[in-house]
Amino acid sequence: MKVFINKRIPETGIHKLKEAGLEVFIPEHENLSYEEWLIYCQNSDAILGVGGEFKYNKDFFDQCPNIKMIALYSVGFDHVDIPEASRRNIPVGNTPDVLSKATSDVAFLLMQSVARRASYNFQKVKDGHWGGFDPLHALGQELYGKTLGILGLGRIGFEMAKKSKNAFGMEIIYHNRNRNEEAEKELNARYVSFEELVEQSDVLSVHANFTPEQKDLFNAPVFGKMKNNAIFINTARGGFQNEKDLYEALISKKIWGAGLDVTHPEPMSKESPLLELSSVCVLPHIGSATIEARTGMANIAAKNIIAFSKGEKIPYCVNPEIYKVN
Ligand SMILES: NC(=O)c1ccc[n+]([C@@H]2O[C@H](COP(=O)([O-])OP(=O)(O)OC[C@H]3O[C@@H](n4cnc5c(N)ncnc54)[C@H](O)[C@@H]3O)[C@@H](O)[C@H]2O)c1
Ligand SMILES: O=C(O)[C@H](O)CO
Repeated sequence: MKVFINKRIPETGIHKLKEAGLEVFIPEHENLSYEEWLIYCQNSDAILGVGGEFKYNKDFFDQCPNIKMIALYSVGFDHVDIPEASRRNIPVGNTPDVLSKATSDVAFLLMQSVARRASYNFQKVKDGHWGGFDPLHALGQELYGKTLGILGLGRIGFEMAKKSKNAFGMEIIYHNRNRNEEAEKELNARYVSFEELVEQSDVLSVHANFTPEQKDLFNAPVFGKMKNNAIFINTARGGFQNEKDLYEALISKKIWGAGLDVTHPEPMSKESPLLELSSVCVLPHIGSATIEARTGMANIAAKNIIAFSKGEKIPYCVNPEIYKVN
């Protein structure tokens, strides 16, 4: 079986695939054009897909009839047309759990960075504008006892809620597709409607999986209902926020600040007006960027492919209902 990996991943994953007797292709240069990427895919049986820039949609599947399975190097699968893959009996694997701690760490980091205006203050030091002690300048806000609202209390949202409860005694409210009984019991988390989440959160952190109908869910009317001291955090997908509306909400002080690990598009343009605001902290999609998480992701992606090559059910499948074991 020929496996195409579009970007180098931790060696452990590549080693496992080779050890299992699979032929592995990794391009010499990694920033492939869409056309180059497609040619590799057309000549492969399976793809270990890194990054979300190219879409696995009907057009892709039509042009790559040899592809029999996709092992994503991510937990998010919003760049894959799952019903289309399912229709063709192509299993799609992802990498859950191993990155939940790392990604929630970044949400927690952003929450504190925005509350204490870390990126603004760091820039001041770098620019040589440290200045003297000023009792009224660059004041942040404390998070103790504040309300953290989580949109999407799944694996990563739960880790974020746990950390915030333990560190700052934050009250946890959440909105999710389903009730999360574990979080209600362990963290005293309270289920609320989306409107209540927006209106009651001091910090609103997005951890939901993105779907096209949720594009710009956070727009002017929604930012307008948030508290004036509210901090908006997004480590899920950039499509959730309308960045023009977010900018307006920040400059008109409808909300206090924003911390983003994900933007739309990615990479964010260095001309983005959001980058000029002292109330904003932007990171370049580094949620899972730890040695531990990335190694775990490589192992899971390899496991998915190896299981498939043996005709077994892949262990982390996002379309399990269609996948028939050979
Ligand atoms: N920044 C990063 O590097 C990074 C890293 C990992 C994951 N992510 C993103 O985080 C997302 C979450 O990962 P996870 O493992 O926690 O997924 P998960 O499936 O465990 O949790 C997501 C939860 O969101 C809920 N949900 C989705 N849309 C909703 C909505 N509109 N309202 C209420 N609830 C909604 C789902 O029911 C689910 O419980 C991924 O899909 C991915 O996009 C980003
Ligand atoms: O969905 C994911 O896993 C991230 O965005 C990449 O780590």
